[in-house]
Amino acid sequence: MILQTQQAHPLSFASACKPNFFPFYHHHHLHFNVRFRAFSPFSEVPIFPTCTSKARRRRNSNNPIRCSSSSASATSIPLPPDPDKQQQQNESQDLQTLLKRFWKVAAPYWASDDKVQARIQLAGVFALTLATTGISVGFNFLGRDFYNALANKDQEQFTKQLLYYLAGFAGGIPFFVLRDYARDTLSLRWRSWMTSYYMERYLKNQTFYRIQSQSIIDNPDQRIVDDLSSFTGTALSFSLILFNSAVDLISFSNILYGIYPPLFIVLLAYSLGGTAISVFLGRGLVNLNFLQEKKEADFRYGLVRIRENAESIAFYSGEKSEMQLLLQRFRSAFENLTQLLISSRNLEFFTNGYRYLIQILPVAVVAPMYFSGKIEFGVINQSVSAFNHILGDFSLIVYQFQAISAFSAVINRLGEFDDILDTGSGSKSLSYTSEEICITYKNVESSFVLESNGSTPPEKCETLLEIENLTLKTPSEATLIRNLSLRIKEKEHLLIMGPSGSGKTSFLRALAGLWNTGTGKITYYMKDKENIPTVNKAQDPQEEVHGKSLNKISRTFFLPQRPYMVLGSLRQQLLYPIWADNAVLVSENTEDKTTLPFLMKPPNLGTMNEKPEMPTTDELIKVLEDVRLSYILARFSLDSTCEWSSVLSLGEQQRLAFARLLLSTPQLVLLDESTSALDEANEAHLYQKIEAAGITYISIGHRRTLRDYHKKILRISPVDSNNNQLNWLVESTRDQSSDIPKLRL
Ligand SMILES: Nc1ncnc2c1ncn2[C@@H]1O[C@H](COP(=O)(O)OP(=O)(O)OP(=O)(O)O)[C@@H](O)[C@H]1O
Repeated sequence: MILQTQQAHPLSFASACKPNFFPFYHHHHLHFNVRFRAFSPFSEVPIFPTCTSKARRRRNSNNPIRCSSSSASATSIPLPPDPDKQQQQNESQDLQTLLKRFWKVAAPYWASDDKVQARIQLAGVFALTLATTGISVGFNFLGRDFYNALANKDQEQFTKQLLYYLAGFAGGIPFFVLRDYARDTLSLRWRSWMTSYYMERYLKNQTFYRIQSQSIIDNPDQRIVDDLSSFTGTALSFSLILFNSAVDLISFSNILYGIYPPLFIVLLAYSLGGTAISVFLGRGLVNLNFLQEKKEADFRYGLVRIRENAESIAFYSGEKSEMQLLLQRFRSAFENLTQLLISSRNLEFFTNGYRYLIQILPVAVVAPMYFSGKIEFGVINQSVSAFNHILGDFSLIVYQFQAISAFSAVINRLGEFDDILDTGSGSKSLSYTSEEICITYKNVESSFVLESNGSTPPEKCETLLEIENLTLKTPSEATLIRNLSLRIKEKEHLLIMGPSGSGKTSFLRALAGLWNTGTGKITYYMKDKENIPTVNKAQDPQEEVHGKSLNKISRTFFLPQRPYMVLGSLRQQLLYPIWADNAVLVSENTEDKTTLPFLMKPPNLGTMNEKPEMPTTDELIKVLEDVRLSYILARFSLDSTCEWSSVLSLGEQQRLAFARLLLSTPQLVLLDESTSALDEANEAHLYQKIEAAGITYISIGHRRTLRDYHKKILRISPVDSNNNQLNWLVESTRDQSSDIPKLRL
């Protein structure tokens, strides 16, 4: 529409209105982008070419399902608001907060390791922008002479001007193209850095787990993928707009003032009035854009869940209810989009009118001078062009209002995420209360001797784990275990039993440092100094390291009931997680890595100082034989890639998890019903294998046969809130003459 206007008007050759800069502008209706991108490259404002046409908002999100507000209310950290409530809060969110958030998100890159390169490139982009503005001014004068020659019917002069124009195109185009290219590469560089920076903080200290399990914010993946991309592209384009507008204003003000000073007054009144009206008409767009982001991500996540749980849904024949749920999510996105379109339409009524009027307004003002012979015909074109330039500079808000509102939503989403990541990676983790379970890692020599108790003679043994006065609570502060004290020595395998919901898995979560709600102390005695994580390593060589998360100690493993199957080859499954990065190198072309030149170094997330040597292919095959899984090699090679959680049965996946375990031989392993899908013979075989490998294990399980492979049983019963009695009991499996539990269960 605008394009037609621009082209239809003979005077508007070098005076296109401001096109849209924002790469994500109206992701929900791309035609807007196309429309704005149709301008001549000689419109003075850079157009963002790469991101605009991309179908944005491909959400492959891992959307936490928002659950009870009760858990959220029990927390002491300032949780970010629910996005639905955000709507009201955004109303009151002032510009200052937005600018602060923008600065907090944008600043780190420009002070990072890459700052020198980045700043040089930014200077280059600004220089090219300056050059393109100069070229636009040149075209403004060329346009005047061109139309003068035409009006005077001076053919010789006309041909000359035509040639000038052609030469101007040939010389000018490279500047416009290079400016866009330089800006886009800088934006890509910035995005690469930001993506690594956010991913590092997201994965550090198990922040991803806390965000997910506590439903802290929606769709973190969307924020990392889409919002960061929008942010870098738009922030860069917008700073260029501002810069460009300032230069433009200076260059064209002279021209316009030289032609007719009253035009200035008209221009000022027009642009100020226009800005005020568009702010009024578009005031709801920020919130609508914010919600649109969330709703589309929710819808996409619904589809992802169907893919992930295809078999279960098919078994249940749950298509109908899935359809309902999906439609519900889509409807929600659709309704919001409808609102968004209505608001946009209202704004467009105004902005389009505003743009149309520009075509005739300056002509109307200067025409009397032309009629009285004071100015030539070409000057009319020149004044229209200069008027448009300056008005464009003054009317940034009018032209970009929808884009600015969408950008504000992105800033809010990223600012919110950034705050959460700061809390998660800071000294205080995303914990709920001031009370926390304390985990300590101690380094001991192999000959370390602990006295079992004061009265008996010292017993020569190696303690692996000591639990003192542990009171474990759920995040919503319900007590699960009261005042537990327990010591686990090497090879003193422990079986945890208790009714469903009594807190068995939660106890393992506490041991793994994933949950720290409650009180008490957990101490790990690490045999090998090298296995203490570098991140938390104490300066004091004496030994003690305080930390929160067990998986930093790679010598301790956790095997859930449904093993985690990584995306990748069979080899990668086996080498996960210790040699996961080596496995990628083995099975992928390393040259691929160079296609991300700006990516910062992979962050140190606290792996072991030194990895054990990577197992050979023969060792991998041997370990598959050990877990009785070698027959799958007839179907798959070690390097075949599949959706492993679909092609392997649960029992096979559990055996694969044991193969991982045997390869990395940790000191201690936590097994959460990790043989539940196996027959008793296979279960016995696997327990014998890990026992023979010298691994100490703590298992959760309901089967009676499990007692044969354990030395002690920890029985947990549900907490009785009416009394303060202990709800646990430790007994030896040898004492188990009958099945009658000694504890009231
Ligand atoms: N994120 C959470 N927030 C609040 N409560 C939770 C959370 N996760 C689990 N719970 C609650 O903690 C209790 C203990 O759960 P847990 O998974 O430890 O039980 P369990 O003994 O392992 O049960 P099962 O034998 O059925 O696996 C349950 O009542 C559960 O509802």
